[in-house]
Amino acid sequence: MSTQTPASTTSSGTASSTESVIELSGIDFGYTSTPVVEDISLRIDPGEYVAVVGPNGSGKSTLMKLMLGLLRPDEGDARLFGEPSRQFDDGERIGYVAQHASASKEMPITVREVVKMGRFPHVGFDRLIDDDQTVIDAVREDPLCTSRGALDAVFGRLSSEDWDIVDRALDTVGMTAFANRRVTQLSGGQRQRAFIARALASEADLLVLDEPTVGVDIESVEAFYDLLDALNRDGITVLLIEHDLGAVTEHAERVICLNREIYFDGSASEFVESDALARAFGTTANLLGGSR
Ligand SMILES: Nc1ncnc2c1ncn2[C@@H]1O[C@H](COP(=O)(O)OP(=O)(O)OP(=O)(O)O)[C@@H](O)[C@H]1O
Repeated sequence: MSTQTPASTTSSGTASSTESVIELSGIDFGYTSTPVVEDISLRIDPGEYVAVVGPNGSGKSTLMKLMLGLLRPDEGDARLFGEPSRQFDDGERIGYVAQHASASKEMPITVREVVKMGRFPHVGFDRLIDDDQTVIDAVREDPLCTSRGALDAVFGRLSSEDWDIVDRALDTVGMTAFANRRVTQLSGGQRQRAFIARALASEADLLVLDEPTVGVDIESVEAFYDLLDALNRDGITVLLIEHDLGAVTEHAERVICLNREIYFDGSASEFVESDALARAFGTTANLLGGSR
């Protein structure tokens, strides 16, 4: 099983002395005694645009959770921005956009409110202390701010600078016109843009997206990838799990092909030329129709 890029180099093959965004060394993990990922070593540097591909059940989401410190490896070391991933607590540096991004169905929350949530880590408890007992009580009772009262309490603490950042994030993703619309009334593509805007408002350095365009119509998918390309050009590191291999090879610079082990780690163009696809997916995969 050969990988194309050694763990200590970037996709372009040059050694890097910058702080890595993600670094995995010798990672093994299984939910049971059966290994789900094995002997994974890789490094992702600031500004990279990396896609993780692989068949269903190949361990992509598990690998992402290990990278983000949501799972503890059985063996090996996982680091986020140079710190052990399990101890990393600088959450605003990471923007996460899940598959089928959704907001609480019970809550009539608007796009602007979703984006404002990106400012929560920046509001910080120090801005609440000794000031307004109602706010402190609301957040203490409902730390995740799922109730209207808690949300309003925290929103009330945002500064005009926070508001400007929210407006800029909405503008960047082209959602200003939808700012006051409830997220439950958006198309899949619009909803994903709202969640990207939330990540931008939190001033994330790393954007992690887990199959973000599932269920999104074709034109919106194109526009969505154009947005990701633009954000990456602006310096945001993009880590994408994607089943649409055509989109991956068109947009990502680096492809990591996984099926329990890493079958390929290198540039998108080398991936297209390699036999990794057939080895990892079997013969049914092709770059035009996606993997499923
Ligand atoms: N919480 C869990 N407990 C036990 N097994 C799990 C759990 N989550 C995933 N698995 C198993 O681990 C393996 C890898 O799953 P994972 O979700 O990481 O794959 P994936 O490549 O993201 O799949 P897909 O493309 O279908 O989303 C699968 O066999 C899956 O059934």
